[in-house]
Amino acid sequence: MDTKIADVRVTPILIADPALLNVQGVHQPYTPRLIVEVVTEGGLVGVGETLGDSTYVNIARQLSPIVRGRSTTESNLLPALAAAGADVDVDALSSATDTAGFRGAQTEDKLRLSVISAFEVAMFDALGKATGLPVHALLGGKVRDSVEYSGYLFYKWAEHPQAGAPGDDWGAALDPAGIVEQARRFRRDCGFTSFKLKGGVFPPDEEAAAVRALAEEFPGSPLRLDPNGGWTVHTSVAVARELDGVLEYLEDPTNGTPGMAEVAAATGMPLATNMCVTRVDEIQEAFTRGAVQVVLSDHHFWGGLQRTRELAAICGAFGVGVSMHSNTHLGISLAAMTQVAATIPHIGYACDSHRPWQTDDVITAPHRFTDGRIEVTDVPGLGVELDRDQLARLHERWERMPDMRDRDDEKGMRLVDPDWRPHGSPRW
Ligand SMILES: O=C([O-])C(=O)C[C@H](O)[C@@H](O)C(=O)[O-]
Ligand SMILES: [Mg+2]
Repeated sequence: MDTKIADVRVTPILIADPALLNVQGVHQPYTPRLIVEVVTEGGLVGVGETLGDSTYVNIARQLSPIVRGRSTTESNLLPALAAAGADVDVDALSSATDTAGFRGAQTEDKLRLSVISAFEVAMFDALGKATGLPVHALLGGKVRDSVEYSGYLFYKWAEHPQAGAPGDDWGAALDPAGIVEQARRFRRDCGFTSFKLKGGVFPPDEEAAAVRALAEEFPGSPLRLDPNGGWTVHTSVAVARELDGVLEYLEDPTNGTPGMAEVAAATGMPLATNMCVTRVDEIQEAFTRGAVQVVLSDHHFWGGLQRTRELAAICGAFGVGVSMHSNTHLGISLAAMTQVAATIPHIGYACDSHRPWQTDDVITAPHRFTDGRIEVTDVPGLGVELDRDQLARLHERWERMPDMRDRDDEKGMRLVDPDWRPHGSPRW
């Protein structure tokens, strides 16, 4: 079988992103992503995608020669190969919350796992092509034919503050009416029936009013609110009580397991997280203290599709729900998310995806959401084909714009508000 890896290509790119607001600031006009290709001796190409800030690119460039010569059947070796051969620039590590993904403090391990995830997905894609099997079959087979996603609502500016930044046709959304309008368009264009609002931008009572407006407009639709740890325990408890029966779950209202445990104990509101369960060694405390009821897995963070399944199994054993986190991504990652989600029986919530906000892609046939769902393909591998012209175009943009190569949501905000500072502690 054609499984030996003859070549590995890593291509950093910049993709356009609207002026979406979050607790840290505003998305840059362009977000870095990294595309990994593994090429077998017989010329099969497997693709993977992950975060593309410089630290990830540096690790991927070190890992590539180590993976060359190995087999696409050996993805379980990736963590050991990366630990032995791919150094992390420790000066680049920040103890602050990771800007590009809100997953607690950055660590060497987390950075390596994010790079490994793209190699693992690319290896599964190539292995699927070699065996004639879809990736879901390599993971044990699908238990559903389509995966449901939620409409990911953001407060946003009509345009970026940087001169010459690309525009979009969404307009501004800065109040409940704007958020409802955004959700209407998502419902019309993609058929989403669940909605998540990215909060932590305006005072909590304004964000609660937006959630209430959504509930009125879309009765019975599951709704979530995620201020990325921007609130105190006191505020979190107050909002949880106010939105009791309105929200399906409240996501990371406050930062850290002890605070989340307090909020959970004081309210009946289910709490979800992608911020306080970010590593295997954080699971036990969070689960035994009852701090979280839903974990948002993310194959980019946890080290790939196998580890996503392992995380889901642990959640299942503790009776904790599972769904999926997302930040800015393209179609390769959407295909990978869909393939793995299709294999996890107890994903009981619509998964997050930023994909509808992106106008760029590197695959020849970008996905379309129908009834809020993506079909699980049965063709060999991930079921996507790389568009080399688009890859070259987006890489050329990366070459041209060194100041966009590391995502920094605070930087954009400071163009508008020079006093804007990182929020190490809760804003409200
Ligand atoms: O669920 C989350 O916390 C996220 O989606 C984090 C993302 O990075 C999002 O907040 C963003 O990109 O602004
Ligand atoms: Mg979140």
